[in-house]
Amino acid sequence: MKQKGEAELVDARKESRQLYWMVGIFSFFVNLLMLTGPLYMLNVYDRVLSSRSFETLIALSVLVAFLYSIMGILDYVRGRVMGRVGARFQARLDRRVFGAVLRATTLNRAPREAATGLRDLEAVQRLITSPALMALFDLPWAPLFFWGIFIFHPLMGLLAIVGAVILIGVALFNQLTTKKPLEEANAASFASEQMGSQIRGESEMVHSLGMRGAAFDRWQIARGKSLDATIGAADASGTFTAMTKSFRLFLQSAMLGLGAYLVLMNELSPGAMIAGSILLGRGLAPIELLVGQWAVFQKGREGWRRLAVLLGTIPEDEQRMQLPKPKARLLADQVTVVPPGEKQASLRLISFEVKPGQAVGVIGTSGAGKSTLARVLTGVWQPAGGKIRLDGAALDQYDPDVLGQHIGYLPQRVQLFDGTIKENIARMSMQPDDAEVVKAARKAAAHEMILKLPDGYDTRVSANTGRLSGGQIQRIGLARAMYGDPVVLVLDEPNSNLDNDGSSALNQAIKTLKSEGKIVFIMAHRPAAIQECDMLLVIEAGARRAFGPKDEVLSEMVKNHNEIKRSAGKTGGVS
Ligand SMILES: Nc1ncnc2c1ncn2[C@@H]1O[C@H](COP(=O)(O)OP(=O)(O)OP(=O)(O)O)[C@@H](O)[C@H]1O
Repeated sequence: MKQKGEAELVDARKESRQLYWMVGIFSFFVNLLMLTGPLYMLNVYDRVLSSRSFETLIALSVLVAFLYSIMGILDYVRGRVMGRVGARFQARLDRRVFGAVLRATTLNRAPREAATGLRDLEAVQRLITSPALMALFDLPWAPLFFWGIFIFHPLMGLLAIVGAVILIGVALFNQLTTKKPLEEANAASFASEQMGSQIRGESEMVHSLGMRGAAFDRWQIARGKSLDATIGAADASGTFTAMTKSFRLFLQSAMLGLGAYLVLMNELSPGAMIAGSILLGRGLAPIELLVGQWAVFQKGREGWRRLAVLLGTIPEDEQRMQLPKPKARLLADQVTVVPPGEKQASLRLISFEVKPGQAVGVIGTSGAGKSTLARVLTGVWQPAGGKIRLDGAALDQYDPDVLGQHIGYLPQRVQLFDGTIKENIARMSMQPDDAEVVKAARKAAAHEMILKLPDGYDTRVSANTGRLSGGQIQRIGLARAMYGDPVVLVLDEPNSNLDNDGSSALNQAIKTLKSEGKIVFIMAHRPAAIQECDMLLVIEAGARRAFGPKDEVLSEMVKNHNEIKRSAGKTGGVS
């Protein structure tokens, strides 16, 4: 699984292969030009000072200024290129990861990694653009600097190698000891952010139920945990950063000391003494940078691993064949549904057939499985067993976006998106069809109501707070369900927020849909909602109790009810 996901990530990375090569070549020249400083020192000490030649000093200084500016330009360009490589990687995978995160919410066995998918992608993007990755490009050139030191004197070379080995050892130890605290800090900060956004989203309820104190307390505990974990991780990696830095400075001084000793022993020139110390600094810089940037590195690596699991577990949507617009014929065949993350089925072996122009009322007590049926009829949840067929084809044979056009859905809790009413009815399409929007609103008996709003169809609404009443939201939700002329409509408690006018408008809408040969499902508690239904499906504890023409089913239920009452009376049961 993970390998498949990893292969997808590697493919995305490969798209920028040429740019990586370019940065590699630039890095070679940048590192070569880094020799400018030590060579300048060498010449100033050993030539200029001994010959007291101003001309040489000026010529050398001009040359150095030129070389440094070239180095600066190359360094700047490679930074910009990596910025774009990171952005390209993210842009290439954004849609895919978002799709997988969304799919995961409807799957029974979704991976834990789905919760942080987009955050993980950002962490990888940040790593690609960070100085830490640039340090990796510089690392292969470190031997060049060490080789330079060896040329000056083998003893100095040995000191440089020993120092580098110790620093690499510290870096590895850093990785081992900070991995867990950094992971914990990331998880804790994610949890506290999630809690904060949930409280913000439900701010009205938090205010009205006097939950502010309790919500703040809980949030603060989560925040405190996150802070503790972050401080722990920062302490751990900070210790290594400080250790590496002071050790590197000490090494540079030790190199100077050794150089001075060799000068005194007449085995080295003063210029080589200074140049050796600078070369050492250059050679060790990438290792020091890697240790300092370890948190970014760790987050990026962890993000990569988690993304590989997510993408490996949730494969890309297959291209499905374009089926013609289906006729309104719907068949449920032995359908069993297990909600996401649950073990127990909430619908078991449900079968029924609905013909064009029929409206089906679905009734049952709370928790019987009505909303579950709505979700499986719209393809939101996949059946764990059995099939739902629309015009002969199982729902999973349709592309999910295309299926959404054929089956309109009004969920129990209508959620609008930030945007205008027109955009919401047009299901946030980038090219809303005005005529279709009005048509859908008229069918949902929402047109007049929308026109009365300050900006009509262009009135802005928002996801969390808004100027619309519950009934208005429900009617806009109904219009959204009807947008694009779907052949099946699934309405989950459509009149829960409607007044009498709204209810009769809804019944009128159902009548029109039936006359157009559409199928309508109405999950309902209130009798007014099933007034226009011809068929009735009764669900009890997830099983089909009855299905048939409404009047027959109702009279059967009344008969059963009376019998139960009678037998209870005979046995002296509770009346
Ligand atoms: N998202 C979910 N995750 C886990 N279990 C769920 C989920 N949605 C529903 N269930 C479970 O499925 C069963 C049926 O719930 P469902 O919402 O379908 O009932 P309902 O008939 O629509 O009830 P109500 O009339 O109260 O809306 C319940 O036991 C519920 O716990």
